[in-house]
Amino acid sequence: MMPRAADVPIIEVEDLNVRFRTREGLLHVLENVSFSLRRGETMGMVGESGSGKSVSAYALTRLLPKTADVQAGTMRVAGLDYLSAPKADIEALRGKTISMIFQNARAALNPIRRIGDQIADVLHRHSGLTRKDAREAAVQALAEVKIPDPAARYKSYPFQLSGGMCQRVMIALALAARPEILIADEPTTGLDVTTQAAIMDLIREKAASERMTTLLITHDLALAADYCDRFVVMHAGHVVESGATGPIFARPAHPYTRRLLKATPDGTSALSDLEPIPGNLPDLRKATTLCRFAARCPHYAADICDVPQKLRPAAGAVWPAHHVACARAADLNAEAA
Ligand SMILES: Nc1ncnc2c1ncn2[C@@H]1O[C@H](COP(=O)(O)OP(=O)(O)OP(=O)(O)O)[C@@H](O)[C@H]1O
Repeated sequence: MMPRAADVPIIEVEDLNVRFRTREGLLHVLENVSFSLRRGETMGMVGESGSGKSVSAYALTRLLPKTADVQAGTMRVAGLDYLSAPKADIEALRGKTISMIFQNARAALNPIRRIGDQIADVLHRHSGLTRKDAREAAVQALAEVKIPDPAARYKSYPFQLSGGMCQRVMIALALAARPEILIADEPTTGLDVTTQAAIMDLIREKAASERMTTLLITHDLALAADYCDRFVVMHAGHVVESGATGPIFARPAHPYTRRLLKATPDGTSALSDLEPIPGNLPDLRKATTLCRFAARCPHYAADICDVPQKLRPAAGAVWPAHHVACARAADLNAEAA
């Protein structure tokens, strides 16, 4: 039976490997990373700093530097096969089909063009609005991201705005192209809580009204829980767990996810309730299919753990798509039951 169009993933990544050539040698930054998103879905990608979230996003937008060596079993975005498509076709997806909100907003904006004109350019190009209508729509777009006095702010240059304001302008810019896919890399970092909620609600509204697919990259599990249907947990370039948000929060299967949850404030927790994750990310110079969390894991057992780790259905999973890459997950699940 042919799959229904709604079931065909708009992003399909299997066994993505990214290595960087550096003076210290090869860094194996992503190893056999697999994930997929269906149209209209919002998926979170969470993990500590350095776990490979941004590199995954850059691989999807083909924005990795020349020092990156990218290999994949499958990499298909919006119907385009990255492994065989001409580079120009992949680059043409950017801005139109895929938009990205970067962590460093100020650097991503054109420093010598008024912010309103930057948004109007995108609207004129992608929505076919006349120049005059595009200018009006740009003011509206600035209002949507809660820029005060948007008509006056239209004329500002990036250097005249605070970091938080630049962040909001970039969000307006990313949404103006009405992309099919939005990759939001820490989109609300540096924003106050109220603006953060307004921005996330705006992204959610666009996702719902335009069936925009959203990949939300964040350190913030609480944010991912509020806005994502599913998420993948990354640790040191490996996907260690993936599944629907509710089941993962209710029954995290990987020791790393458990630690991450314990390190996440939930609104009622005091600072002293939070447990930092011991140890650091491992040295990425060594390629491995073994568990990269082993040295930090309180449940490590050499005879069981020192085997190649693959994502498998989580034991006792209430949701079939809940997967975990941990040889001890079944024992831990039994202990917890
Ligand atoms: N151009 C590069 N050359 C060498 N190493 C790189 C390069 N870009 C990223 N890395 C390394 O890749 C690893 C993953 O980085 P990445 O930025 O994807 O992490 P992240 O999970 O997004 O972290 P953060 O949340 O801090 O942005 C890190 O060890 C980083 O130092």
